[in-house]
Amino acid sequence: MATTSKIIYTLTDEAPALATYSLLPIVKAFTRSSGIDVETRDISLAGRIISAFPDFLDDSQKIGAALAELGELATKPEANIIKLPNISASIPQLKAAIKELQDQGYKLPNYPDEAKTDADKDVKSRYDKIKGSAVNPVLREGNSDRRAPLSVKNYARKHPHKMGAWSADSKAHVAHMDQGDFYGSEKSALIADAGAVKIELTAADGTKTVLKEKTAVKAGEIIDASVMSKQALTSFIEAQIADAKAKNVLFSVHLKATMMKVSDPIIFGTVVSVFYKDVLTKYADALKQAGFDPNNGIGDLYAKLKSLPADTQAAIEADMKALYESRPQLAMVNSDKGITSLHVPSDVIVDASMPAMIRESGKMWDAEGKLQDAKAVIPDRCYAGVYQTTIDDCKKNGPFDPVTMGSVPNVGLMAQAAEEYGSHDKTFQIPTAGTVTVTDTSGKVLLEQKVQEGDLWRMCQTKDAPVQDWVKLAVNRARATGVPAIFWLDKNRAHDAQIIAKVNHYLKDHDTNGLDIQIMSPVEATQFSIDRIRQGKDTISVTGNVLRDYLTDLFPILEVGTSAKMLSIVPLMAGGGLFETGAGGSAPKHVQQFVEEGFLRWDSLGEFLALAASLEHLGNTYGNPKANVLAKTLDQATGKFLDEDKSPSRKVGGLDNRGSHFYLGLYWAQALAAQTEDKELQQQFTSVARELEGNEAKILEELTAAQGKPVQIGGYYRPDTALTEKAMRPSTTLNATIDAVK
Ligand SMILES: NC(=O)C1=CN([C@@H]2O[C@H](COP(=O)(O)OP(=O)(O)OC[C@H]3O[C@@H](n4cnc5c(N)ncnc54)[C@H](OP(=O)(O)O)[C@@H]3O)[C@@H](O)[C@H]2O)C=CC1
Ligand SMILES: O=C(O)CCC(=O)C(=O)O
Ligand SMILES: [Mg+2]
Repeated sequence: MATTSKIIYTLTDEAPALATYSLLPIVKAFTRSSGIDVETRDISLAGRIISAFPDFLDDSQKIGAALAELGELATKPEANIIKLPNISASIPQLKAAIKELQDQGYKLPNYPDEAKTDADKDVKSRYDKIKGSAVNPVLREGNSDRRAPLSVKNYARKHPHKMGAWSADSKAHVAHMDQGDFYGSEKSALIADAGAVKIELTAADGTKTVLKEKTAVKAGEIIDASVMSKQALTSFIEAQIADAKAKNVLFSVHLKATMMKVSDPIIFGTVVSVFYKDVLTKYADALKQAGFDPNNGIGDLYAKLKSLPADTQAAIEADMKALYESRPQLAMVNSDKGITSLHVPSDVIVDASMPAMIRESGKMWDAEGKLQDAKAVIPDRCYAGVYQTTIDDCKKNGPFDPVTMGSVPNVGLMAQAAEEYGSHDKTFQIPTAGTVTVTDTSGKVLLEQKVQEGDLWRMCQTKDAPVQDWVKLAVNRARATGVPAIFWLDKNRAHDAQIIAKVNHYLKDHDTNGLDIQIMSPVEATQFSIDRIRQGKDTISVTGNVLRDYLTDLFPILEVGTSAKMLSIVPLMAGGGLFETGAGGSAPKHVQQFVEEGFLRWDSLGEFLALAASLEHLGNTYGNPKANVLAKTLDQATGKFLDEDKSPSRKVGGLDNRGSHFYLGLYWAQALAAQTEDKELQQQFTSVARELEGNEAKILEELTAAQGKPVQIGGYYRPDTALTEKAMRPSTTLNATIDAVK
């Protein structure tokens, strides 16, 4: 019997959480005899809400703080965590989740929009910790290594996904600001000695307001501050609305209101305020009374309308209709239901939305559900150029060809909440004009910025140890692949200039002989990588945190159709492993289809890849040879799964997520039966393979019979366990075999 070793499998939200009901029993069954414990921890949005309010709940409802526990574990060498994508909740989503839990009998407090009393402030601060990207920064105690495995590239070459055509006269384009944005205002400082800094606003009349009393800093870390001018942003949006109308293209805005949970909802709210200005000004008093907040999207207006007198409601609705006539057409999220891209801040998320637009020939959906050329507004200049360069290239050279194109894997800096990722508690909307300063404990001013009322000011931190680790990871990947590694850094940005100095310094710690390592601005690096992609060549992108996020959807979506098929590893700096599944999100649309049609199109390939990497890590760190056998055979099974094209299809009648898991189990059992390295496993799984092979037709019949009708799972954010298990495991024959594996 091998030593017991532990893998933590996270329970999250939406489609990946549903898929887990079907996949996890297979994973547990296959690993049990090898002394591997697969434990679960609930880090779903609902789970995190429940665990934050024990004082409001009955004892039977309380659950522990799993996220905090895993955050702690991630800093220890024994960590081996499989992390599925989770919801990064916008306020509308957070409120919906609270409502659902209240309806299920959890006596949770409402989210206080405005907290006046101490009790309200306490509740709001607990909820605000759960909001947005609250999970990933806690677990990501390492940098990121994301790539499309060769088997996945080969699959795309054999079964290329559809790519929209491009023509030189496409009107699609990206619009960004030319001044007054974060890019233009960035200032940076290198911290000499460990200590703390204070962030303070000095108003024009000399009054001082402390924005943040104390932020710990380490020696060698980079801090930077930048400002988004409200006035510059407002004029920019006005000009873009007029330009979209003049050019007759769809107006769309692409932000990351989830991950950038403080700055981007405010930028989104500014766009909503400008686009709907006439109505919002005319009815300002009524809407204020109703509690409408533009940062929550125009959907919030429709929700709040119900609380207003019937005649006001009707007047606002009529004026909204008239406003749409005078504005450019908006890109839609769901044209059938009339949901525009300005309805909810978390519906259009730049990392996934821009690649989708580029795949669709630079088009988005109009109100009639037709594809139209779109203006993509990405206000800040730091990364907008990446997309414009890609669009220009498509206009010139046509769409990319998944059959012949190369690959752009990513090595991303993200550990210890690097860069913009960790800026939330240091992002402020400025209450009065003045100067913001960042001073050290001796009173020395490190950074200083002039600000106006309503501006967004933000400070980022990038610690030195993660930068060193990131450079090392980049060199290792370049060495392992022989592929050029490009650091995407812009010497004209104050922050990037500091990083460039560190990169040049730390590269000297490594043998880079024979490696092609270069530093280019994001725009240059995009063009360089795209030129190579078109020649079938690979190029490693080595980037900061935001580009890590953007590029690991952009290139996978173009290359292999979805970022779900990415291998996504986070070698934790303390020696453990965090194995993320895919690079994309939690696919809310998939849940809707499952509930309506009993068909789940979620592809768990990312989970298969993460599990194999996790088992391999376990085998190597605990000297458990069985884990290595399981990893190797799982890789073989995944290869066969791709060869045999057993990924879920998109429509009822085809194989769905559950059927795809059956095939993974079958191929894994066959691979275990075929190997000779471990006789016990061979013997055990020979009979499992035989049973699954023999029952293939019957199992498929049972799985198919479960499709094509609505399914009850008793909740969206917190589905009922028994109902969901029943829905996700509908084949008694498959269940009997899996549950009998001891
Ligand atoms: N690591 C994490 O925890 C991440 C979490 N998120 C969160 O996920 C939610 C949704 O984000 P969104 O930007 O819409 O991104 P998603 O990646 O969930 O959705 C975009 C589209 O990608 C396709 N897709 C993604 N994953 C899969 C998969 N496994 N199998 C098949 N298709 C897939 C689907 O296309 P189609 O429907 O056309 O099949 C889907 O509609 C948000 O709450 C966001 O914050 C987002 C990114 C990462
Ligand atoms: O943490 C989040 O909100 C999203 C993360 C994400 O999109 C990514 O890591 O690719
Ligand atoms: Mg992403």
